[in-house]
Amino acid sequence: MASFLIEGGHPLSGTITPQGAKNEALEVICATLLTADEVVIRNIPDIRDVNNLILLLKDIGVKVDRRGRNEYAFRADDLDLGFLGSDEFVRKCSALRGSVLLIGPLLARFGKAVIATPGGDKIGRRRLDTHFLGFKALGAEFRHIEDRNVYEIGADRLKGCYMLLDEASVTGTANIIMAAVFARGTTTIYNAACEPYIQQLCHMLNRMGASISGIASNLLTIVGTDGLHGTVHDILPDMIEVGSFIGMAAMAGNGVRIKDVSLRNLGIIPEAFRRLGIKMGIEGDDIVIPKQSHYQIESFIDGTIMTLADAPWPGLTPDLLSVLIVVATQARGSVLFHQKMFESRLFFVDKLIDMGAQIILCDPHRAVVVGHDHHRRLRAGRMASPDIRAGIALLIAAMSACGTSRIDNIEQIDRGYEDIEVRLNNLGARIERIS
Ligand SMILES: CC(=O)N[C@H]1[C@@H](OP(=O)(O)OP(=O)(O)OC[C@H]2O[C@@H](n3ccc(=O)[nH]c3=O)[C@H](O)[C@@H]2O)O[C@H](CO)[C@@H](O)[C@@H]1O
Ligand SMILES: C=C(OP(=O)(O)O)C(=O)O
Repeated sequence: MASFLIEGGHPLSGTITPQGAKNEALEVICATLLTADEVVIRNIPDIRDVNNLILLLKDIGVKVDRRGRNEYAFRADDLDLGFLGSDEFVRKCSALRGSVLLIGPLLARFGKAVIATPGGDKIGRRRLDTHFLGFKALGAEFRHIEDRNVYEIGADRLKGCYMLLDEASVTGTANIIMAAVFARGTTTIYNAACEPYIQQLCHMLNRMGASISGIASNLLTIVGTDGLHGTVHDILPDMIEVGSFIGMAAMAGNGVRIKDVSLRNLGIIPEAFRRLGIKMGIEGDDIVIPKQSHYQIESFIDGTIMTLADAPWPGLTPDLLSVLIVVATQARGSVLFHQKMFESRLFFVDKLIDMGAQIILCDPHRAVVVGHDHHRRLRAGRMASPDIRAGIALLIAAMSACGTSRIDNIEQIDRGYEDIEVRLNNLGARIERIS
């Protein structure tokens, strides 16, 4: 288990460029299974979760050619589907959430897939009902194999239909879209998730010959086709990394430029930070965050304490609440955070409380932060990273704190942030990786 030692109090300044989006990468890499042609994907982040998924594709027989640090060519023309029956497959799936995204394309192209319990952040129950219901609606059948604790799923040829999803699940929607591209007839998905990750997947599939309309809305129409061909796809900047950098610059920055953020795909993320009082400038497609001596949390128009809550896109992504909480600890004013989607994502605030933050954890879903207005700095601490986003939030807290902190279990951070200590040290941070 590796750790970071962080000497707090060194202001960050300069320019940082976000990596490609993790969650989009997981989807579009799995979509390469839908054709025997070559698919080139650029701007793939060099992070643990994505690298593990690429290894999994190689195990299934996909030819993978790395053409640069962040560019790969994939060719799924001769697969070993027998690997899906191995214990090794089940073990590897349990290492990352993205493994669940193999099911849709395998089912669509080969008529069978195996569902092993996926990994990912331990942030509360993470059910797969939406995926199951979608595949079932398309005509797939499930068989539970008790001794291996997997489901085998099969279908001769999926059949398009209308479906109303029980919730706007991100990976669920991606999976159903990938299954539906080869279904007979037309599939209509209502209450579809519409994050930029999903939009990008749909654009890529259309370039490969699919017919998907309604992109960016929660009503998607997919007209089935018999085959798809190769394409070249560019992954968007990671909006969660952009948000993390805004938080970092606000807490520990002395003038930071976040370059090429793809502003129009950030939705209300910048606004959420503005509501905490963070001032930022927009220059072209860059976000510039000046030093924030004081920042004032807004109230609602009727004067009541503001709530920041997560919601399906275009609402505020749950993946940034942890960072927003850290930023609020030094604001002027109070704010209630309501994490509606996940049950165990707020428990890390205990560590911020140990560092001197004023936070009341009301219940597993809600926390009130009373900002210090920079009258009191957080103090260094020793902590372990419970999940990827709590990990980056604690790293931000440690960079702004007085003294040297230690964060253990940084493999969690490595799941989603490329070379994070190198990039932050280039801005003036003092972070050392120890193993
Ligand atoms: C690999 C990947 O892409 N992971 C992302 C994906 O996970 P993932 O696709 O696994 O998450 P889902 O969208 O399925 O659901 C996330 C959680 O929110 C709940 N839920 C979802 C929709 C809804 O309308 N109401 C509701 O309460 C679900 O029950 C679940 O507990 O989306 C999550 C929600 O944005 C993000 O945190 C993850 O980073
Ligand atoms: C929850 C996350 O990831 P995953 O779904 O891969 O666990 C995340 O990226 O914040």
